[in-house]
Amino acid sequence: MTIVLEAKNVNKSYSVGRNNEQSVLKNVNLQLQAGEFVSIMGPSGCGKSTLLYTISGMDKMTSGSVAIQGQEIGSLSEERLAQLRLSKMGFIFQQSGFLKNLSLLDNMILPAYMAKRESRAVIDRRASELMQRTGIAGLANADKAEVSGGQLQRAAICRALINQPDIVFGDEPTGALNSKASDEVMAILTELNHTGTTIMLVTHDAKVAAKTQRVLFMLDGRIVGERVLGQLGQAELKVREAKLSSWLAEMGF
Ligand SMILES: Nc1ncnc2c1ncn2[C@@H]1O[C@H](COP(=O)(O)OP(=O)(O)OP(=O)(O)O)[C@@H](O)[C@H]1O
Repeated sequence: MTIVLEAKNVNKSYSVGRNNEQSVLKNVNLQLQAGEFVSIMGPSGCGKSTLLYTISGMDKMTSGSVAIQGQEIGSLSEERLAQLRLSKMGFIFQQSGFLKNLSLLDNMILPAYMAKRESRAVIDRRASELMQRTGIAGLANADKAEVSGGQLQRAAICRALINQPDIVFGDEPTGALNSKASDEVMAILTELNHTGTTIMLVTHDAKVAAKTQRVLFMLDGRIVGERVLGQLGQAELKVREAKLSSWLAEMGF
């Protein structure tokens, strides 16, 4: 097994007021193996999003270390870290964050422009393949206000994949979707994982987490439990969900 991400003793505090610090992540340790599909659950405010942003280098940790494919992110300049994020990682958020005056296509290829590695033709071809794969071919020129939440989230997946990342992070990627659209987005992410992409997502939804291979449970800035579910076979989804829900109840969720 290859470790793609290793976090050691990660702490994160925010300044509150003039002299106060709020400790949000407390000595978090975790490893992500290549090809894993992991979810993070836990009560609101326990630090799930902060963990995701800190270990992906979007936000700075207060202390500790994070290595992505063996590279310590704390030792990188802002510019090299930005390049690492652009080339190795994709991000999907609860709200797409797409810009209003750009088409879906222009929004989804922005990270490829920023990475400055490929020609427009190559980028457009990949965008077109991704739109096919996620079932939104034909929406390239649409505005975000003209499409459904599920379609917009598929476009957000295309944006996350435009630079062919090794790791995809999702912060409640299905949080704003109805159950059908949520299932469809999870089917796309599961298929993506089957092609080798490592995925880590934050979710409140046991049905979503039941489709991942390993669930981490956070409480008050710490990972306090882990449930390994293994590979997903459709027939056992209900059983996985029931087992996960009873474990979560034991954990006090
Ligand atoms: N930029 C910030 N400045 C100060 N405090 C912050 C900041 N971001 C998050 N926090 C605080 O850190 C704690 C953890 O927030 P975080 O968003 O990581 O929790 P979460 O588990 O993802 O919550 P939710 O499930 O509600 O999204 C909260 O108390 C929050 O108020």
